[in-house]
Amino acid sequence: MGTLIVVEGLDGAGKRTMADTLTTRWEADGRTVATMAFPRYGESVHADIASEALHGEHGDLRSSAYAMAMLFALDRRDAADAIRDLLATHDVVLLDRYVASNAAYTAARLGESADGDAVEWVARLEFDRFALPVPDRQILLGTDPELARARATSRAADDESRALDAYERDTALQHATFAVYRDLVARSWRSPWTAISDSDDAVLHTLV
Ligand SMILES: Nc1ncnc2c1ncn2[C@@H]1O[C@H](COP(=O)(O)OP(=O)(O)O)[C@@H](O)[C@H]1O
Ligand SMILES: Cc1cn([C@H]2C[C@H](O)[C@@H](COP(=O)(O)OP(=O)(O)O)O2)c(=O)[nH]c1=O
Repeated sequence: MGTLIVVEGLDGAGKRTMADTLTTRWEADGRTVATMAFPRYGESVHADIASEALHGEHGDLRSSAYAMAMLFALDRRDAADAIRDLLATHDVVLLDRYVASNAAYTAARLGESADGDAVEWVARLEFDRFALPVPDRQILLGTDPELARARATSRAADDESRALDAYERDTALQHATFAVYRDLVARSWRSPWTAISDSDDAVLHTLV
């Protein structure tokens, strides 16, 4: 049975880059690594509708924090068997965003903290009702919100398919989400967490 590791952080924090770095290192150490990124755009109708809503489609769908979170959760529910299959056949399964993204962004949208109703609702829906595998470890990429925003903005300027969505444009939401993430780390929410900077080389070797 493989180890389920999740990379979390703000938009532009460097999650994809970190996932690539970790995969390269673990494979060089002889481990088999499978990766998956949420939302699964192009593979999940729920993920695609969420993205479209964040880019201005589907009327007032985006205005409901719970409706948006439900779409992201349904995307993961459809992937649960695939995650279990990957865990059966690989040493490490590395996820770029997972359930904690829904917990952090939804609580932040509603002005709640990590001990509020939204975080509890996400856990019950995704881990209990949808029976999604619980991570063995979650990593918070603690990139400062201003730096993450600058990176997301420059990426959007270079690549029109990465145009900033409603959450990425919302600086207050990014700061609030970062605060909830730090609270999730402090509470060891659903797993042990490691908070790292995006250049924390020493810690990277201790993760698996
Ligand atoms: N450690 C780093 N130092 C400088 N730039 C970085 C670093 N990590 C990522 N970036 C750049 O920041 C941008 C966002 O990184 P990415 O990994 O796509 O973030 P995320 O997946 O969290 O949205 C990309 O343009 C990437 O090249
Ligand atoms: C996976 C996930 C993402 N989100 C948010 C975080 C992001 O602001 C937004 C889109 O995800 P993101 O990973 O930023 O996708 P991309 O940069 O490729 O468009 O959705 C949630 O609120 N809940 C979730 O479960």
